[in-house]
Amino acid sequence: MPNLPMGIIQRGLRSVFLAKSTRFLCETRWLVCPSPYRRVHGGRESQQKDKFLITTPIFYVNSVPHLGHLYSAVLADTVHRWQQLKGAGGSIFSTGTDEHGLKIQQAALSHGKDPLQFCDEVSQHFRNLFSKSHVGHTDFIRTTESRHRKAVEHFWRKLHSAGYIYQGKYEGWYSTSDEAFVPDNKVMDSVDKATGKNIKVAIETGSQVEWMEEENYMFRLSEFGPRLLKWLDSNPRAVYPSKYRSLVRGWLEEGLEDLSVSRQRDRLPWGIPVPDDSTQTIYVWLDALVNYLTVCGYPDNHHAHWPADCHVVGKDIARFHAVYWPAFLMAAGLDPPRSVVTHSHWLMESQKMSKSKGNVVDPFDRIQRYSADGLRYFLLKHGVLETDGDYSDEKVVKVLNADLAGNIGGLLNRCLATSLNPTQTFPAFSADMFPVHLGRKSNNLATKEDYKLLKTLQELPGSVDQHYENFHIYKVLEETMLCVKQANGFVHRHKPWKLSDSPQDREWVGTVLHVAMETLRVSGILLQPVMPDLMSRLLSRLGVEETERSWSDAEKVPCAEGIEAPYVGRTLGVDRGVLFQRLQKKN
Ligand SMILES: Nc1ncnc2c1ncn2[C@@H]1O[C@H](COP(=O)(O)OP(=O)(O)OP(=O)(O)O)[C@@H](O)[C@H]1O
Repeated sequence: MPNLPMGIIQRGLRSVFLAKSTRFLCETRWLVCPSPYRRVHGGRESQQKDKFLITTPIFYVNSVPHLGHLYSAVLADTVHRWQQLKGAGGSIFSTGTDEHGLKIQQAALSHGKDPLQFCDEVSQHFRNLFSKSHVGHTDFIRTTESRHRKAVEHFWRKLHSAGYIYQGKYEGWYSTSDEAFVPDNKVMDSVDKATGKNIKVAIETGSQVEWMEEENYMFRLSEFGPRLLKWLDSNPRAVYPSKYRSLVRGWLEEGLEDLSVSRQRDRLPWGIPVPDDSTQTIYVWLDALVNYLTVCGYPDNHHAHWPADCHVVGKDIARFHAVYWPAFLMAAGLDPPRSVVTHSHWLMESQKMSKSKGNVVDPFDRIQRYSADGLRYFLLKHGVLETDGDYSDEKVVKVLNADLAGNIGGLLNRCLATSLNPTQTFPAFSADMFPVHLGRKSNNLATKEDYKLLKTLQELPGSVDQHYENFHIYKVLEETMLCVKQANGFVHRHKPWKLSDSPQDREWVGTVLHVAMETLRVSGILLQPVMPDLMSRLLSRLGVEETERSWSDAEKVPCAEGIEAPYVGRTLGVDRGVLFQRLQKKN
């Protein structure tokens, strides 16, 4: 047996007992396997975890959402939908808003609003955006909710009673913009462009830092280096992809300093007070990170979902999720997350798209232009975890016209043209004309290339599955589009519109259309996680019932096995509209 970590072996064994519909949960899959709750890395609880938990960051409400926020949410949503498609039930997919801290307090003040009223309004924008863009979260958490305050207070008491929090004095640099403490060696001199004054900025983010001296509570982060390294090294997906894993490893090797985890309440009243010390407010990041426990029902009822299987985060907050958070959890006697999936940034003219810079793209406007699923498609086709991506409207138009209007839409139009498919039914496949094996029968009209198409189609779910699991959604899309292109080539090769009305020709036309529609059916099922609405319309148009859209349905291509498909002869869906309207170049 390969040298697998214990959890993976346990998952493999457990899978034997899982129902057939959840067979995918077995073997060495890192992401989706419910596994017995394990005592690892400082976790001291011993109950069973059997439900999946995937999260986005909770978004800071100092301003309305932009395209970068939507990307994190769409990425996590797509992976969650993929799991649901494969039969995983009872999972939590959470997102929400981070509403405490100095930045919010200042933003509310500058709008002349009470902080909670300000948070209510901005939080609602995030909710609206997610609802418009088909982000199917199962929970939307706000850090101003009472269930969250209860979880944070309990968590704080756990850290305190375990001896990981002590009273001390924090002296050092603080960036309000990042809500982060910045070590001396991560600060450099700069000049404020607006005033010409000399200032200090954080090297990593470029945001201004100020010297702070306060009586605070400190967390013994410096004790956690070896345990964090063990967590990182014993789980290849602890921080994913490897580019960010190496980054985190570097931070750990540099050594960790204790972390201030409270602020004086007279300076920061907008936050959760430290339990039993009303002169201090809990540090906004400690407060915010606990949201992942709150959504699981912590402190009463979190065992079914904890540890989190996957936190999807931007690289700007990797340190908080891959260093502070696992250390806090270990200190509280809980297991660290199984995976922190880290993605790069969307840029505007080579600069990070960000609220503070004001160079943001409005996602509401782009949904109106391109549709929610169009925008999702673009973000996932051009978003790669390891590298930043430049956003441009020109690119969006080009990609959507080529892939959705042209490739998929074009094939669908061909299959549904009344001249070729006058009965508007799912056509029969002739096993005589396209037998399972090439050249076995004299009236075989299929070519070597045609067999390649069927092979690609049969293999598509397997390889796409691997890409979803690796968060390589762009590969899911590339491979599926290639298969659809192959099917377009197949139709073009046989030119059914040139065939006669003889029974034999009609049988062959039906067979060609059947194979093309099978390609659309399988592709449509596999792309549901990316474009839930558009693919639902495509499948309905093909006459595929709601109950025939699961992952296992895509794994069956009856004609390739010489079996008659149950949907042959079925009347097609009534919606005759264009699947995806070609976009004008100048938007
Ligand atoms: N440009 C971006 N590209 C991809 N994801 C982003 C981008 N900006 C923000 N995000 C996502 O939102 C999360 C939180 O971002 P945050 O609220 O700090 O946005 P921001 O625009 O960078 O804000 P600020 O400018 O105030 O720092 C990030 O970790 C990431 O998940």
